[in-house]
Amino acid sequence: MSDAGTQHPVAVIIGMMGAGKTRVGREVSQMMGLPFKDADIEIEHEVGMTIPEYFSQYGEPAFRQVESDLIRRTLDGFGGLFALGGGAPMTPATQDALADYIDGGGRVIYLQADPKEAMERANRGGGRPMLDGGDADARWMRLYEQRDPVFDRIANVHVRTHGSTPQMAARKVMNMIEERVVHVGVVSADDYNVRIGEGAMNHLAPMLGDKPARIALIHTQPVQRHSDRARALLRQAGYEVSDIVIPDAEAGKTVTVANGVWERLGAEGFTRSDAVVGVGGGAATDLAGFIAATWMRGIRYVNCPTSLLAMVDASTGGKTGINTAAGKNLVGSFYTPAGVLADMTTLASLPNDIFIEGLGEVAKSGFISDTEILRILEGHAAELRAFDGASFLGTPLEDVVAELIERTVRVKAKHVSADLKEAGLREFLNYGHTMGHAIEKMEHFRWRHGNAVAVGMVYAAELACLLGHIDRDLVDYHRSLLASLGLPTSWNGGSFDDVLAIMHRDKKARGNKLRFVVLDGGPGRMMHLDDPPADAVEEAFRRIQH
Ligand SMILES: NC(=O)c1ccc[n+]([C@@H]2O[C@H](COP(=O)([O-])OP(=O)(O)OC[C@H]3O[C@@H](n4cnc5c(N)ncnc54)[C@H](O)[C@@H]3O)[C@@H](O)[C@H]2O)c1
Ligand SMILES: O=C(O)C(=O)C[C@@H](O)[C@H](O)[C@H](O)COP(=O)(O)O
Repeated sequence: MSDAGTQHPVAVIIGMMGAGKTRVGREVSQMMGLPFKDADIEIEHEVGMTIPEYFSQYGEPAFRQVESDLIRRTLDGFGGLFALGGGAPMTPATQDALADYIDGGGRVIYLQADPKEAMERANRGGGRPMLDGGDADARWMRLYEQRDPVFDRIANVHVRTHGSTPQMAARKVMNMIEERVVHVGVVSADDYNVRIGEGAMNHLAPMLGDKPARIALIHTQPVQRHSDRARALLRQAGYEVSDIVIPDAEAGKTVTVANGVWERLGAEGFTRSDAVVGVGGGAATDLAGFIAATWMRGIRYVNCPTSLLAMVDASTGGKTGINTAAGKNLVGSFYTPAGVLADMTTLASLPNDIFIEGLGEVAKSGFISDTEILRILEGHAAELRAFDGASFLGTPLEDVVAELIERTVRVKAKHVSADLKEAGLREFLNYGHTMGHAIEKMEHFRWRHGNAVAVGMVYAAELACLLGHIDRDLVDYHRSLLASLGLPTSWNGGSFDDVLAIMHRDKKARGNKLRFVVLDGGPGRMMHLDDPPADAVEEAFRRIQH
């Protein structure tokens, strides 16, 4: 929040009469151990009479004035959960107050109940002056038609509660409150948010907006259950969904696969206003982004990463692309997503080895920028290494992983925001990748990307040490930290000459000169290393072979 010392609500709940704002709000406050206030109850205390009595004595305009004054005060002095009366957000003064609250980091949650259920509940409760005077259902429906578009616009979090018990709805709201959000501001492209948390995928429809009619849902088979959820959310929101299954992992990042998807989009009439959603690991989100970047020269896309590596790295930053016979990611485009939804529940099905691989890119961000990441990895290495998706959700390890994801995405956002097209600063995100990509290519992509990057970082550290940029202790620290996480630190799969030829095709190379990024003095201090001496390049290679 903007002003230090002043308390602000953790969340404000808005919604139609009968949506369950008070019931769900109380449940959430109990689950989170936070105080709860209901604006209508507070008003009744303040004016010393019931709301129907106040309405009949003073009329609606006077009531709305009392209401908006109370809301403004509560937004600037109460640190719990705050539910507003059904009509409150229609008052311009309250809309302004809510906009200020959101600007300061607040969450306005629109609780979207099934209209039929909400209407029934509203009628059952009684004491609702806005429904007095005739057919209550028709009045409710008229109000809904006026209010729904306004609520939809002013809320920054949308929670659909159709078919949910109050407890289920409360859990959804709690997940949204606990969500972490990283804003990626890019000078030459639209800003977007990376949302991290259980239930992040629920933002899919609001993130896509109302322009697309058709959505190409691109995913791999191992994440079918997560793409099924995305499809259900998209269909509920009224989109026409084309389910496009691509080959798994690197086999999906080819021009043949891309061509197959382009043919589907053509046959199914995808236009410029339609959109792509990528669900899966980094390979799937790279391919989905590439399709979005190239179809009609660029359509909207949202990534829903499901592997740790895709959450912390691949899904954000707009590097989209495919592999070719010449090497890894050699064809592609910088094309930013409309948003990224890192839904932590998807990690429940992630195999241990793929989780560990993702830690390679997490450690990279620690080495290049945020040393707190290194401390967290050191402190939790044994638990992280033992990651078991089936028992992961709801454990203290989930908070540790969420913290690592947020920190790593922040590192990525910092580099990408300043240098989208990789003129210099962004290259630091490529730490360990010059050798890493060569290993992947030499291994015909059977080595996982994060594992190859781990070895590549040891290589870069050895090279920096040989040239006097870092001391031996830091090289040893690379090995010990990465090994403690279960990551490889050596590679023996090919000749130096073959690796060197591949490193010359790395995108950082200039002409026939190699270009690496290395540490200079310690973690967080990066430099470019242009055209290093050939004997050091070879000696560092020898040192990663055992
Ligand atoms: N664009 C970028 O900035 C960027 C950054 C880093 C990496 N990458 C790319 O990302 C790729 C590596 O990503 P990756 O490590 O996610 O590998 P991947 O995409 O190959 O996924 C690994 C495996 O895990 C499966 N999987 C993913 N999520 C799952 C889940 N929740 N449950 C069960 N199975 C699941 C996948 O289907 C696949 O079989 C590489 O192609 C790399 O080049 C891109
Ligand atoms: O976002 C970046 O920039 C990166 O370099 C992130 C890397 O971790 C990632 O593996 C990326 O795909 C590498 O890109 P490339 O340009 O070296 O192919």
